[in-house]
Parts: sequence; C-alpha cells; structure tokens
Amino acid sequence: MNEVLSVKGLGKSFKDTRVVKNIDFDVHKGEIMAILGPNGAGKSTTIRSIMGILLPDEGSVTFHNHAEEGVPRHKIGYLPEERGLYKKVKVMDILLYFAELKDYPLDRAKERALEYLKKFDLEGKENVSVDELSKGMGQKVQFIGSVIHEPELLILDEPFSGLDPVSQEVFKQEIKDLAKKGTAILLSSHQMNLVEEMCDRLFLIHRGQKVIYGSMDEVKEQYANFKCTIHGDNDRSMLEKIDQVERVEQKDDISILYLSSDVVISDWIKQLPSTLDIQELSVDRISLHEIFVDIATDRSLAQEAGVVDAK
Ligand SMILES: Nc1ncnc2c1ncn2[C@@H]1O[C@H](COP(=O)(O)OP(=O)(O)OP(=O)(O)O)[C@@H](O)[C@H]1O
Repeated sequence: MNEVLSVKGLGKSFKDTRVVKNIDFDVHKGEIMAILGPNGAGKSTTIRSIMGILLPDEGSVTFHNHAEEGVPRHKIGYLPEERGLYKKVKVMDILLYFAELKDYPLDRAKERALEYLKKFDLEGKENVSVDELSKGMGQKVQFIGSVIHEPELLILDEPFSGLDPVSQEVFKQEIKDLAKKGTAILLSSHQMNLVEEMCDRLFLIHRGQKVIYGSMDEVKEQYANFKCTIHGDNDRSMLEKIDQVERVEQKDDISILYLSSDVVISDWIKQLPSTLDIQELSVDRISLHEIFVDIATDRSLAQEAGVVDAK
C-alpha cells in the first residue's frame, strides 16, 4: 500500500485529561479516508497533531514513512474547522499568498486560482475583497487556498459545513476528482450520507480511542445488518420472540426490528407470525448514520460485533 501519512500510537493530554489515546491509522495515495466521531471525540486534536499545531505527548506522524517525523509543509493542504481569511484582502491576493507560503510558483498558482474560481462559480471575483463574499463563497476561497499548491496530502476538517446542497455537490465532486488524481485525503465530517457516498475507508474515534478502522465495504458488511420496519399496532414482546430479531425499537405504531447478520431475508419474511398487524413493511440495511449513532450513544454494536480493523 502506498502510505502517504502514517499515524502511530498518537496520544495527547490537556492538563490531566487524556483526550486522545493510542491512535494508529494510515492514509494512502489516492484514497479518501474519513475520520469520524461524536463531538469532543478527539478528531481535531488528532488533526492538529498531524499538522504540527499541537505537540503530541506520545506517538509519531510520518510522511511516506520517512525517518524524520512530520509532514513537509509544502506537501500538505489543510482546510481547518475554524474558517477565517484576512477580510480586507482581494481574493486573488490571498490565494497567491497561500501559494507563496508553500513555495509554489506564482504564475502557475494564478492559473490554477482562475480555473478553480470558475469551477466554483466565482468567476470574476478575483479582485473582490474577502469581506464582500458570502460565508459559503469565503469557504470556497479557503478550500482553493488549501489545494492551490497541489498538495500530496489534503486534510479537510468539516469541509461541507455551511454550504448549500449545490455547493456541497461541487465540493464532493472536486474532492473525489483530487483523490482520483492521486491526492491522499483525510476528511472529517459529521455528514454521514456524504461520508458513506465518497469515502474509501474510515476511522471512527470515540472518547479519544479507536472504535472502527476499516474500508467502507468491511464496515458495512460487519455492521450494516438488515432492519425491518413495520407500521402497525404490535406488541413488543411478540416482536422480540421472532426468530433472528436482535433488538426492537418502537415509537407510536412503528416498530423497527434489528436482525442478526446471518438472516436470509426471503426465508425470514415467510416465517413472520400471521397475527402481526402489518400496514406497511420495509426491509433495509442500516446506514452509516445509524452505525455512528449506535456507537456514540453507547449501544455498543461495535463491541458486540468485534472491532473492525483493516490494518
Ligand atoms: N486546547 C485545549 N485545552 C483543553 N482541552 C481541550 C483543548 N482542545 C480540545 N480539548 C478537549 O479535548 C477533547 C477532544 O476535542 P476535539 O476538539 O479534538 O474533539 P472533536 O472530535 O474534534 O470534536 P468536534 O466534533 O466537536 O469538533 C474535548 O474534550 C475537548 O474539550
């Protein structure tokens, strides 16, 4: 595997509290790797440690497994969670400033900036000052600033927050295109639908520790069991007795039956009791969103199933 970034045994404490413990993961060339977790799980602390903004207490961060630690600044692009650009500066000037910080040739940077402004529906805004841009426009400019120098490794912390659905699609496509061209991308996002659509692998962190690390396919295979949703007036205890039902959730007249991983749906449906009240019935796989909520609320599906580790 072509590892661009390797994080090994990362640990960080603030005062007496250990907020990140024993974090290990890699990001490969040309992949989109998601770092996920509930608020306060330790994602930004991990990202800031990779960026060298925070000094970790333990562990190492290496680039292409070089002997020396850290990532060369001109090889890395970073869109931080906190947005902020100098307000009184023109869009092109700020983009060229980002390029200069990374020792990138300015004529090439100008060409790329104009291409990106056009792609992001900001054509003609190069001489507009940043404080005249809307929040979403400013975010697009900051994104361009993070990729202007063609980084090998791109770290995006909540890139979709505050964007309208059309702009989200544009960002999503651009991130996928960058990965296709070989950029290694580490993406932190709370938008599970987007993560599910675009990421190749994921690392899920909870209370500073790894809960899941694996490819999207492995995670789905291991956790995304079937669930059956029934609309009707049904007694919970009867539903719980049905073969291969692991858990039942009920709200009003809707019951959700979570099924065991080895269920054969066509057989399972045939053995449903004829006494069930079924106004509507659907069978789906659980989504990444539900897997996330299970873990974040300590329902511990992950512990029941065993942690996925694709290392
Ligand atoms: N500078 C700091 N000083 C003290 N504690 C901190 C500091 N930065 C983060 N923390 C604590 O570390 C823990 C992890 O925070 P972190 O920002 O890494 O979480 P996160 O997963 O990025 O959360 P979110 O999804 O809310 O952005 C939290 O309990 C937070 O309060």
